[in-house]
Amino acid sequence: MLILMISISMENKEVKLLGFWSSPFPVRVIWALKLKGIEYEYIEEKDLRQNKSPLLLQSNPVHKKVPVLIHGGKPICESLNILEYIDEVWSHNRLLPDDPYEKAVVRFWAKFAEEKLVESVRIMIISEGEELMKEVKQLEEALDILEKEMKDKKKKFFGGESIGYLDLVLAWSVLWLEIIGEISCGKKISDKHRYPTFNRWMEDVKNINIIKENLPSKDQLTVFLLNVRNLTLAASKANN
Ligand SMILES: N[C@@H](CCC(=O)N[C@@H](CS)C(=O)NCC(=O)O)C(=O)O
Repeated sequence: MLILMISISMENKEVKLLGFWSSPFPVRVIWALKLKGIEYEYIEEKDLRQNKSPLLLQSNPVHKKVPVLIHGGKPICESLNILEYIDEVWSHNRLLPDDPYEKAVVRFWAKFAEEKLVESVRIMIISEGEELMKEVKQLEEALDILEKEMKDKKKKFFGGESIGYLDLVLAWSVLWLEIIGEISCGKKISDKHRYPTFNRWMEDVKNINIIKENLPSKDQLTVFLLNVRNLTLAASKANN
């Protein structure tokens, strides 16, 4: 009884989310909050490069990055950690499995996707030549592994028959992967013939209203990322 009362009062506390429109990390949290129907206030960082807000610096003093979820005045950092927190506090429409083994498997794949896909894509945006080709190769090999895993699972979504934690962790790929492939090496990374299951999954994910309605515009994001790329490459050439 007491536990139920504590969890109900937690659910009702004020929720704020610090984000930045072009980042693939806060959007995971937006998707989770919307899938669970949680009311929140979104606070956009104005200048993430040169002038971070006092609220961000004070809420995430270690990494100084978005997203930060502020729940009842308490900050929670790191998007994957935030997704798990949301799933524990608002336990309806579960994102993670309850079974400890299943949960460990889901966390394994989330870590794999962060280490192999996100890291390669981060480097691809700001590299060219041999360094770029090396990352593209690593990314494609990681996608081969994901393709096989998704195919073997034979489920509509990565987490099961309905959208879950792993889908939210990976769903940035439906927009950012395509754009970053195009602006860095002029090709679509997620080739339909090499990754048929992954492509079908991307289509299913894109068809979910909460996902598609909360993605940034492809044109705006392309201009933004191209600008980041050009500025970073020009600065590194000037330093050499
Ligand atoms: N691992 C973090 C990554 C967050 C992240 O890299 N956020 C970027 C936006 S794309 C940021 O705030 N960058 C500011 C900085 O690096 O100073 C997460 O999953 O939340």
